[in-house]
Amino acid sequence: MSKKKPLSQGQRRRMRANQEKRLQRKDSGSNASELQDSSLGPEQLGTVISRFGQHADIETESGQVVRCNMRRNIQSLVTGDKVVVRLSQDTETGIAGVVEAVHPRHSSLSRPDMYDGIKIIAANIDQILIVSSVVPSFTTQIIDRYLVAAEDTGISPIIILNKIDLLTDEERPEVEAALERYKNIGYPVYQVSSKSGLGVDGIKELLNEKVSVFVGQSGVGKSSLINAMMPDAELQIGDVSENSGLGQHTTTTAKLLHFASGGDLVDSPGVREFALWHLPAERVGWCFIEFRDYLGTCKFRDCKHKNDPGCAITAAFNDGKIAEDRYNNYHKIIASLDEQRHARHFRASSDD
Ligand SMILES: Nc1nc2c(ncn2[C@@H]2O[C@H](COP(=O)(O)OP(=O)(O)OP(=O)(O)O)[C@@H](O)[C@H]2O)c(=O)[nH]1
Ligand SMILES: [Zn+2]
Repeated sequence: MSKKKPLSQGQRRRMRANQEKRLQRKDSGSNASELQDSSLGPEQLGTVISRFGQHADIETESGQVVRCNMRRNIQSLVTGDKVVVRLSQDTETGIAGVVEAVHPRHSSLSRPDMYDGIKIIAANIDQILIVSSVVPSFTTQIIDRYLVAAEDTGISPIIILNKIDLLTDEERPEVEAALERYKNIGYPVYQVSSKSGLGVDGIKELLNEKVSVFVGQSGVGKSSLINAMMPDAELQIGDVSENSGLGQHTTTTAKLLHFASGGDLVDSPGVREFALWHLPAERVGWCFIEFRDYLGTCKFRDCKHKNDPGCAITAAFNDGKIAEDRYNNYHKIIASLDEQRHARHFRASSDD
């Protein structure tokens, strides 16, 4: 979190361009709440803790959190973004800094948006912790859906099975076998109980020096796990009230929080609802990581990887190189995405 990275040439160039634009804007009337440039301190590195409307809470490298305005040429700013910020001594407005520029993101988490198609909700996430549990029921189909969604972002997924205190001897062999299959294709797997505390230290270690998000179905124990490691998380997340000029309203913007034992958490209802929305079939296939060796080698370009002649994926499955469960889940995901597409198409046509 606190390692200072020097600005790259590109970042410096962008900052200079921004500054030039700012100078040109000088006479065109400035935002009333914008701070006077003369009262601003030197540029420094900051991290977006949360963003709401035209403001953002920025944490500086010294750990100070400052409410900032944004330069108008900043197109997109989300929780987790690394920024160039200048602080002010003038706190009369309650705004104590200006975000000058945004560093390029190494990853981003997005969700579909009614207006823009896709909305980015957080940036620079290092790992996605997919939480599943044995109660209400353990299902690999849901884990695979989250794995596909995670692979699509390029952010490393980690599988966590929670509530192992409730795992019965009867269920154990099947569950262990399923987890073993994930380990075999390269995914890290952890078993924990946020209730008994079993395995929680292992998760703490995993989070250290990383920016993580927890995703998973309702009731699997995301909150319980987070609380086991960050007892005041619920309090910290809260709702952010904002006075936008259109009246007071609350937003549940993603928020970046620090684990006492090291590492950061980005959390919000939107982040937790991270899911597989819609992807073309080819992309879903690529997101099944053990399929990658075979993709592109099927006889037909539009191969459905089912009973198609010359299908390399089905051949790999028949040879035992692709697990049956994964092969079946792939087809279930494709079928469900097709259904969603049809439903959307139907809704769109009936709106005409
Ligand atoms: N036995 C047992 N129960 C647990 C464990 N972890 C969580 N629970 C219980 O499971 C229920 C759901 O836990 P939550 O932490 O609210 O689950 P969540 O994933 O945050 O759910 P949403 O907020 O709906 O997304 C609660 O009643 C918890 O007490 C565990 O390790 N063992
Ligand atoms: Zn095929």
